[in-house]
Amino acid sequence: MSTVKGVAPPIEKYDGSSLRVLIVHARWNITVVDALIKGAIDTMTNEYSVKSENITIQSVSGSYELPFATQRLIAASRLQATPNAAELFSSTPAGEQTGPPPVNTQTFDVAICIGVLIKGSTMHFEYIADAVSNGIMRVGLDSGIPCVFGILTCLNDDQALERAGLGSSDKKHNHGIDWGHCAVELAVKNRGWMAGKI
Ligand SMILES: Nc1c(NC[C@H](O)[C@H](O)[C@H](O)CO)[nH]c(=O)[nH]c1=O
Ligand SMILES: CC(=O)[C@@H](O)COP(=O)(O)O
Repeated sequence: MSTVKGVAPPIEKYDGSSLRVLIVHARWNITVVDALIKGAIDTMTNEYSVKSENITIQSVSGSYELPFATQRLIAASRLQATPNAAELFSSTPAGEQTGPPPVNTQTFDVAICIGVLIKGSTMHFEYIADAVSNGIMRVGLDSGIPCVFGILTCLNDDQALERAGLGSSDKKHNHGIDWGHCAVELAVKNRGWMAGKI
C-alpha cells in the first residue's frame, strides 16, 4: 500500500534566479550530510534557477553548533551588505537584534541548516536534537530570515542512509531535495511578505 506521508508539490513555479542562499552544515556523519547538501543544491539550481555563485556554504563541527554559526553568519552578511550597518542598529551589537533588519541589510534570503544526528548509547542525541531544533527556529524568528530545519534525527545508520537517498530499500528518499524546495518557496514568499504583499 502506498503511504500518505510526504509533502505536496509546490503550487507555483518559483523563480530562484536572484535568491541568495546560505547553507550551514555539520561535519558529523559527513557521508550522509554530503548527500543531503547535494540534494538541496541540485534541486535549487536545476528546478528554480538558483545560481551556484549565490549559494554560500559554511561548515561547523557538529549539529549543536549550527544555530550559533547561522546566527553569526547572518549578522556578518548584514555588516558586509551595508558598510554602516552597525550604526543602523546603534545600541544593539550586530547579531543580537531581533526582528527584520531596518533597511536593505540582508544578504541571505534563506538559510538551510543541515546535520545528521544518530542515536548512540546515552542521552546525548536527545539533548542535541532538542537544542538544535529550538535553536534553528529561534535564529529564523529573531533574524527574520527563514531557516530551514535540515536535520535528520535517526535511531540508527540505516535510517540516516535511507533519508539521504543512500539506502538499499525502494523507499529511500533524499530529504535534501525537500529542503531545497522548501527554501526557495519560503525565500520567495518572504520577499513578498517583507514588501507587504499577501
Ligand atoms: N553525536 C552527534 C553530534 N555530536 C556533536 C555535537 O553536535 C557537538 O559538536 C559537540 O557536542 C560540541 O559542541 N553532532 C552531530 O551533528 N551528529 C551526531 O550524531
Ligand atoms: C558526549 C559524546 O559525544 C558521547 O559520549 C555520546 O555518546 P552516545 O553517542 O553513545 O550517546
